[in-house]
Formats: sequence, structure tokens, C-alpha cells
Amino acid sequence: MASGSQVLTNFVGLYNSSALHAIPTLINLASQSILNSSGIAQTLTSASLPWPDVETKLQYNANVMSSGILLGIALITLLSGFATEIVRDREWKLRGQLRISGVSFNLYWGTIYLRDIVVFLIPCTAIIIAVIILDIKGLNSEGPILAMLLMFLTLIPFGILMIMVISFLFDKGESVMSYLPPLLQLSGMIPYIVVALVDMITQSNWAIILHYIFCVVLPPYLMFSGFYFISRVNLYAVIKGEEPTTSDYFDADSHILVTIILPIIHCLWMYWLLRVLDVRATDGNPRAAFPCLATGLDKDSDPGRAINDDVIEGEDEDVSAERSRVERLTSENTVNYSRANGVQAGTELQVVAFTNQLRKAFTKREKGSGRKKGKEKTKVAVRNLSVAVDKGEVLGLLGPNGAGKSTALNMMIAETAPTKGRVVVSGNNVRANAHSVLETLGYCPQHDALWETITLEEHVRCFAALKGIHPSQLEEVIDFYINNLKLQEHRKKASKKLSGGTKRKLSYIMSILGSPQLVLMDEPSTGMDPQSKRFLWDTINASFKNTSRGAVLTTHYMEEADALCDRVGIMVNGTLECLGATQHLKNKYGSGYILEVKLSLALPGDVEELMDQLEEHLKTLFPNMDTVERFMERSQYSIPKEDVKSLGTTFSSLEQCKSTHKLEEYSFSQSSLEQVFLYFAKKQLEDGEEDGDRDGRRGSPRRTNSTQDQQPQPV
Ligand SMILES: Nc1ncnc2c1ncn2[C@@H]1O[C@H](COP(=O)(O)OP(=O)(O)OP(=O)(O)O)[C@@H](O)[C@H]1O
Repeated sequence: MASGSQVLTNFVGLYNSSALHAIPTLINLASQSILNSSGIAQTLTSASLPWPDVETKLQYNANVMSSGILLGIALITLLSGFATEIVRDREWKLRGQLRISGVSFNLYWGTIYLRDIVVFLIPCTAIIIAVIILDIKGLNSEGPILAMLLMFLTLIPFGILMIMVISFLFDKGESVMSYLPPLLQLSGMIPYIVVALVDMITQSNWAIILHYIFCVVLPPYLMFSGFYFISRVNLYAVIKGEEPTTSDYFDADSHILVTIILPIIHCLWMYWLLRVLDVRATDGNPRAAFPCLATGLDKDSDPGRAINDDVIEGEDEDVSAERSRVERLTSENTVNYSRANGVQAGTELQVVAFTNQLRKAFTKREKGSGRKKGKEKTKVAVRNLSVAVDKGEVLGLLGPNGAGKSTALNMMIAETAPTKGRVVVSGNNVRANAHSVLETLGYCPQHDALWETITLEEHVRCFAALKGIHPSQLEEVIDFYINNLKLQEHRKKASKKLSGGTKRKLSYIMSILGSPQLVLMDEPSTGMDPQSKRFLWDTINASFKNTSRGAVLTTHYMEEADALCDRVGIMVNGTLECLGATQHLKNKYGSGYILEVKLSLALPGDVEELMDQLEEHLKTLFPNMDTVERFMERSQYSIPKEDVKSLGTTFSSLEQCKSTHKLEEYSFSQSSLEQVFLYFAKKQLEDGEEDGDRDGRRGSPRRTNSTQDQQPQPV
């Protein structure tokens, strides 16, 4: 059994899980094949043919087995490398960005497929050339070469498609090369070794039965098995004392044909699976593509079956009015009318897009102890959001971190599947008509979706072409954005070398190119310098005001919301708490004053205690005041109008307070949008990270059923 240990040595020596080592593995493999073949040849001449003894047969099989293992490992390791880029495209949201820019399933996957086939052809051709040039015995004759050629013809397209499908098991590019090669190598090699051992030991049909079963149920096995059966035909013919003919390789007993034909059949269902996964797998979760596997995901996107909370207890009246407006827009007639006619008349149809009862619940299982499964936890990220974007409107979505703004936008671009509810853009349901709807969208994601090695200018050029900008205008458009956003010096830099602010500018340009019908911008100005921010504001104002287009913008800059948004909605814990023009919100929720104080740090004593004393004193001046924020020596209070009889008296009381409580400084002003925001932000903190479902009930303890009391306390 010397050859058995040789196989083991070869296997252990050459086994690796990295694509980097695939080429050396391949070269090693070629020399191994030469050695194996010459070994076989020597054994054959020295053995007393026509029929060898058992030991010779075992040695032949062991040699054949090692060639198959080595070739299979090399091919599958090379193939695994192709998955990294696909997973990265998904991880960095580039696939979504391309989809929104009109890159269809066939275009995206077809391009990658053709490119990978060409690349993969190189090592496969190298194997054939090496066999011919090095005159590898047993393989360098017409039969095996023809069999290998035919095998590669189907194995290459099959292998790449298989990798594309399997890539959906991964959500991080980094983990692909750590886990995918061993996963594929083992799932192909273990059945291969089982078949070869059964063949070697029992010399019975069991090996062939297993071969057929594995070919069907374990596709990676196909990358290994063909080589074994090619060498097997050759060996058994020689053992019988005959020269194998070409037809020996393709007759029914050779079992090679199955490794050539089955990949074609696998390709058919894999293409279907890839389509389903690409179109339906959302949230980076392939299970989302199959409703039966997806607990709590995308089970119902029909607003008719959504929780009946038209009248939500304690809901703001503006939010309720918007909900009713959206209900009317959703009525079958309206949607059909808009779908059929494109341009609509009448006030109700003057909307670019709307969401109806849009809801997203993320279900996560907590870690269990031992064998016990952990409890399922549900986080409702967006709670029955009904809002419409009017033509010519920039709608602002504000809210503290984790309020659900990005999740809402992700559902609007069909990147995240809603648990319930519907998104309609230009009269079309986004989930049902994703391709045609997405072509009319522009999206600036919160995290820049860029190819690391592609330059800034190439990004702009590529997306301008995708958005259908005429080649004659291309240069002008590129220069306009690059010059105005002061990007000239970064034009030729690869995106990985760009600063955070520059990347944001690039993402913004990519979203606005081609004048999409609806542009969704998730914190577009984060990290931008004031001058660029000003240009961004100008272009947003010019792009949407008085047009038939619309935009949704999320931001943490109140002055940006004030300057750009026609209406602003503030979200808290997934719920839209208020909606309206910024002035309306200031009047409604900010009809009072804001007092900001700062204690002198030079004061002796505990800051907390001093702050408590100050608050006690302030309560005597403003009995209905509310603490908005308190941090170290600073605090902020909202003071209702009725507590301020006259500004003169108030200021003299505050001056007195300044000297008695040793205030370093204080400010007393009318409420701004920021203060309205802070009021709601505080509510999110009070409500806490509330898990579970609370439909129809609001978390705020302030809310009651009486219409009068439904208004939150003014700031
Ligand atoms: N894929 C996910 N799985 C589980 N929970 C998620 C997922 N995505 C978002 N969430 C949760 O949903 C909630 C809303 O998140 P989202 O990113 O929409 O908030 P946001 O308002 O955009 O916050 P920020 O201002 O920080 O961007 C958060 O509590 C977040 O943890």
C-alpha cells in the first residue's frame, strides 16, 4: 500500500484553502501527474499482464485517485476566488446601486459570467497544454484529451454558475476565502474518495451507483469525478492488455458522459435559483427569497392585510391625515389610473411615490444556553409608515440614531423586504415591478457603495452612462459636478484613496445623475465641507423645486432640513411622530422657549447636586418647564409659553439666578427645529429599545385618547 501513503502525502502537502496558492497547486499537480503516469507505466511494464494481481490494481487506483483529488482541488480553489467579488458587491451595496441604475439581472450576472469563463479558461487550457507538451502518459492520447476538453466545456460554465449561487451563503467578502474553498473541497473530495475507495476495494457496481448519486446531489463532486473516470478507463483497458480507443472513453461503461451531461442540467436549475436569490434575497438574507424559510420576513406585503391601525391611538393629527391621504392613493382605481396614464391629473395623483403601512420587523434569535434554543426577539424598525412624496417636494426624514430612517429608505429601493405594507413609485409597486421602478430612482446610501480600485471619474462616467446620459453631454455633465464639488484633484484617484467627505460627494453625484424621478438620499452631506454642502443644497433645490420629481432626504443637520425640506417627518423608534412644513412643526411643537444653562466649573461641590439646586430654583420661575437634556455642567429646558408672562421679568429673574447659582452662561430663545427634534429624540430614549410588537399602541406615556391631550407637550 505504498501508493496509499503517497496519496496521503500528496493530499496533505498540496491541500490549501487559499486562491493565492491555486496556481502553485496547479503546477505541482502537473508534475504529480507526470510522476503518477510514469509510475503507472513502469508498473504496467513490470507487472505480468494481461491481468494484474490485487496489489497492482490497488496501486493503479491510488494513482488515479490522487490525480483526481489534486486536479479537483486546484479547479475548485480557483473557482472559489470568483465568489469574493460577487459577495463584496453585495456587502458594499454595489449590486443594489447598480440595480437602481438600471442594470438588469441578465446584464449584471451575464457580464460577470462571461468574464469569469474567459479567466477560468486559462488554467483549464493550461492543464490540457501541459498534458500534451509534457506527454503525460495515459492522458496524452486522443480519447482522454477529447474527454477532458468536453468535460471542461460543461464544467467551466457549470462551476462558475455554482459559485455564483453559493456566494449567497456569504455576506462578507472576507469570509469567502476562509470558508468557501474548504467547504467546496470537502463536499467534492469526500464523496470522491468514497467512490474511489469503494471502486478500489469492492470492484463492484456500488462505486458506480454512488458516483451517479453524488453527481446529482453534490454538484462540487463533478469537479473531481471526471478525472478519476478518465484515468480509470485508460487503466482498466491497459490492465486488460488493450490500447484504449477514443470510443472507450465515451461508451456507457465509462461513466464519463454523466460528468459531461449533468453539469448542463445543473446549470438550468442553478440559473433559476440565482434569479430567485438575486431578485428576492434581501437584508443580505438568502432565506428571504423563500417565504417558507423566512420567519417573520416578507410574509405579507399586502397592505389590505396589514394591521388595521388606520386610527392609531394617540397618533399626531398630521400623521393621521397623511395616512388617510395615502389610503386614498392606494385605492385600486388610483393606482391603475396612474399606471395606465403615467402623467396624472388631480391633487391626489400629484405624488411621485408613497408608502402605505410600511413596516419592518427584524427577528433575531438570542443565544441559547447549551442545547436550549435562545428566545426569538423582534425589533420593529419601521412601524406602519404611511407617507407620500409630492411632485416637486423634498421630504425630510429626521430621527435619532436607530429611529428607522435607513430601513424605510432601503424598503423603498427594494433592498430590504417589508414585513408588511407597500411602496408605490409612479403608480407601480416597487416589489412587484422592481426593474422598471428602480430605473426611475436615484439612491445615495448612508455607507458609500463604491468599487475600491475604480477612480472617482470612472465611477461618474460609468453611472452617467448607465443613467442614459447622451455621450455628447457626458463630458459636460462630469465636469459640472466635479468642478462644482471641488473634486478636480481627486478625479483620477481610486475610490479607496478618497476621504470620507469626498466619497459622500461621489455617492451624491451618482444618485443625482440622469435626473431620476425619485431620489432617496441617506445623510448625503455627512462629512462635507461647508462650501460643498452649499453646492449640494443648491443642486437639490434646483433639481426638485417646481418639477415633477421628488426626493426623500434623511439628515442629522437641522439647518439642512430647514433649508431644503418642504415637509419634515420625525421618526422615533420606527414611528412617524410628526409631519409637516418646518415652520408648522416649530409652531406646533415649539410654541415656547428654550433655556440653556451652563454651570461654572470653578464652583466647589458636586455638579449633579448643584444642577439639582438650580433646577429646583428654575421650577419656581417656570412651574411647567421640562428637562430636554442634561449633561455634566450643561442642561437644556423647554418652557411653555404660559410660564413666560413678560420677557423683561423673565430676563431679570434669569440674571438673578445667574449670580445666585453662579452660572457661567445661559441662553433663552424661541424654539427651533433642533429643539423640536430634541424633544422627539428624548422620547426615543424614554421609550428605550422597546422590543416586541406594540401595534395600535404608542409607547409614549404622554399620549391619551382625548383629542386635546393627543398633542405632545409643547417644547
Ligand atoms: N439587518 C438588520 N437586522 C437587525 N436589526 C436591524 C437591521 N437593520 C437595522 N436594524 C435595526 O433597526 C433599527 C433602525 O435602524 P436604521 O438603520 O433604519 O436607523 P436609522 O434611523 O437610519 O439610524 P441612523 O441615523 O443611525 O442611520 C435599529 O435599531 C437597528 O439596530
